[in-house]
Amino acid sequence: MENIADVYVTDYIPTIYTTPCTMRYTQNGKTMEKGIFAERNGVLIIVYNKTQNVLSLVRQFRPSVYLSCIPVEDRKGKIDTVKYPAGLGITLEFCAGLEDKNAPTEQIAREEILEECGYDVPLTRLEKIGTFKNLTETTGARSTFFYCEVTDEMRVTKGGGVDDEIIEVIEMPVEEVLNYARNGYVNSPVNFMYGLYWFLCNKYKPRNQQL
Ligand SMILES: Nc1ncnc2c1ncn2[C@@H]1O[C@H](COP(=O)(O)OP(=O)(O)O[C@H]2O[C@H](CO)[C@@H](O)[C@H](O)[C@H]2O)[C@@H](O)[C@H]1O
Repeated sequence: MENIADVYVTDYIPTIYTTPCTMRYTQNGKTMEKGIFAERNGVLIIVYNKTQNVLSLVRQFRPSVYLSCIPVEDRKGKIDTVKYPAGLGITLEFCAGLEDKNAPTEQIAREEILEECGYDVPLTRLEKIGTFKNLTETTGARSTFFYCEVTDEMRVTKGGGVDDEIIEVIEMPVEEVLNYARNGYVNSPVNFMYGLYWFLCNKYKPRNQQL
């Protein structure tokens, strides 16, 4: 995963995943102009293996996180991957995916758990937490959060994603996740912190009562 090479940043090339545009409007008679980077909606699942007392997390290289670590003056031409190693862009996240098919969010969540974490779970195991907005200024897309408790018996593959995805599954003891999250600098999205604290407040029963 750390083997990143030949990195270049180009002008935006349209994809099916992101749509940049500008919205112009008047509010209280004042003309406004705002840049929007429309994204697809998605799902996020907090996967807790109660047999092992671990959270099933995914580690992956995120280009946008990597780019944010590189000063603008160093973004021209080939990026110096010695000066800016891949680790800067490797995040720890909950299992998540885009709503890329016309199916109920529960079904999409179930498939993401199987593809990324390797657990085959019945739909009845999925507990819907709620639907929230991602970044409100730039994307406005929504994420639907689920909680899913799994056991060792439900594991059918190693996980790690499908097609060209490079994803590492990390099954981390809850106390370790909490220590990671308590660092001042956490290479995880805000939705990770929300999911973790939702889990601690609503589901987790510490075995030694010492969180
Ligand atoms: N901008 C992009 N450009 C090119 N290819 C792209 C792309 N975004 C996704 N893809 C590709 O689409 C495929 C499927 O992605 P996934 O559904 O697994 O979503 P991902 O885990 O990236 O999280 C996604 O969905 C979750 C849940 O909404 C969000 O939290 C997270 O930010 C979001 O990336 C992958 O092969 C991925 O590389």
